[in-house]
Amino acid sequence: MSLSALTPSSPIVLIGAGKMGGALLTGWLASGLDPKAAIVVDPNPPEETRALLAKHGVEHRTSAPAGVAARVLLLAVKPQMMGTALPAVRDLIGPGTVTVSIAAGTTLATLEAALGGAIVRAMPNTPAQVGRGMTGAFANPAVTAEDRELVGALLSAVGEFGWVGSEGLIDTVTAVSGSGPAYVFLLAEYLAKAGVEAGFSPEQAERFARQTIVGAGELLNQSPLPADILRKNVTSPGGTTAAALNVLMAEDGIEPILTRAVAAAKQRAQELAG
Ligand SMILES: NC(=O)C1=CN([C@@H]2O[C@H](COP(=O)(O)OP(=O)(O)OC[C@H]3O[C@@H](n4cnc5c(N)ncnc54)[C@H](O)[C@@H]3O)[C@@H](O)[C@H]2O)C=CC1
Ligand SMILES: O=C(O)[C@@H]1CCC=N1
Repeated sequence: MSLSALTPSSPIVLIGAGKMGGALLTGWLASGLDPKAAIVVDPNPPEETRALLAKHGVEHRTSAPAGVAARVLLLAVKPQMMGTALPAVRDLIGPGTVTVSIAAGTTLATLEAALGGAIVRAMPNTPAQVGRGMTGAFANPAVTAEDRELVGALLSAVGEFGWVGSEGLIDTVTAVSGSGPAYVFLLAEYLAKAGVEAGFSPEQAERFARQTIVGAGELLNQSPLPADILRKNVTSPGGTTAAALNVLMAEDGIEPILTRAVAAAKQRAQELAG
């Protein structure tokens, strides 16, 4: 099923059009969503979203419109805002609505208690803004095969997408790929800082570090080889990379730190679930 299943009388209603909601809407419009088949509800969207809405003529409301039954209701507000957002969107749900929540930690049980019906929990990430996202999702039993296809088409519009086999794995998706871009950006920041320590100007360091991350990511993307082989291909025996990797791969190196970081993110996702 393609996005053409969404029409002005059977629309997608996006609740919250900030960083992630705005990125998703950008992807849907680029993938051929009829702008008249979308309604955006956000009391205070950022400037980028306002410009996107104006450019495509997408209907914008500051609160949920009356008399609309959404085909897809996509919740993209902060988990802390769910308590106020959920009762306000209940009337948008009709017999054919599938609700999709991308909020970290808000459980299917919470969503089912507030809204009922067919519900998907999904977790995208910010590279969705450039069509290179990674999204995982899990559906409750009320979600039909048609719903799955439509939700898959929506979430694939901003990058890679896959269903996971249990709701608990959504917290793992959150910890690995949802928050993961921040880990990579931190690496870029620290590589640049280390470059300054090693003699670069701040501008040079930023340029060389950024392009190294971009280039390594693109090589990983284009190469059929796994990451460990690509790493070994950089590493001459007894050479400079080996000297650096001896530090990074030491007992107190990057692996235990990353393992702790992912566990902390997963624990926080579980705490947000209450
Ligand atoms: N930023 C990220 O990397 C990711 C975020 N998420 C999830 O996406 C959700 C949104 O996060 P961001 O886009 O980063 O936040 P954001 O703060 O950029 O956007 C949230 C938007 O919701 C609007 N809003 C607040 N209350 C509302 C209400 N009652 N009705 C309608 N709109 C309302 C705000 O005006 C704002 O524009 C969160 O639940 C987060 O867990 C999921 C994956 C990645
Ligand atoms: O930091 C957060 O809670 C959200 C979820 C994944 C990325 N950002």
